[in-house]
Amino acid sequence: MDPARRWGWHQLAEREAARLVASSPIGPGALVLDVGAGTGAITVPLLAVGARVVAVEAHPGRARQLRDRFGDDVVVVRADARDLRLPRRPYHVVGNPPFAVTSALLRRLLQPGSRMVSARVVLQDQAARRWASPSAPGVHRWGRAFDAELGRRVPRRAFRPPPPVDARVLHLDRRR
Ligand SMILES: C[S@@+](CC[C@H](N)C(=O)[O-])C[C@H]1O[C@@H](n2cnc3c(N)ncnc32)[C@H](O)[C@@H]1O
Repeated sequence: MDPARRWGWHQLAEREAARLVASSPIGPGALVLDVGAGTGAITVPLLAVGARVVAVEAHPGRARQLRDRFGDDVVVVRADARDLRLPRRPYHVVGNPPFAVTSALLRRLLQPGSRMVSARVVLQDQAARRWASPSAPGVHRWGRAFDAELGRRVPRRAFRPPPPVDARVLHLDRRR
């Protein structure tokens, strides 16, 4: 398999990354996990709104680039998003992880005891529709605590290289 496919490398355009962050309820000082941070396309607008960013990236070279690029402004964690240790205090998630990782990641974020407040995650369109539907995986466990809604469609041309399928943002918000 070519390395880009193996790592699910589809970099988000600056404008789409800014829109993704603007769709979230994050404000100054909020703790945010940028999952599958790549080289920082989403990290930049997160810092611009004053978030405290933890950039999670499994690829060793990209984790290094993130440290070089952001220095002390960002905590870079080289880890697999599927078995990430989650914060014990309230946190948000904004990310464009590889499509192959999203189901395992969402199950983890929605597990009982999670302190997640909100998530804006780019998914394969079909997967986003499934997670926002009444038959979403595990909804009988998390459905009382979180609302799941479909967000904006992200056109293939917003990624470099473009993915083979359409993408869409899934919104998850803890109920008040
Ligand atoms: C679709 S790219 C997104 C990069 C960046 N966030 C952006 O939007 O431009 C997905 C990123 O997730 C990383 N990645 C792949 N598998 C991962 C995993 N299991 N855990 C965490 N990151 C992973 C890849 O190396 C890649 O940088």
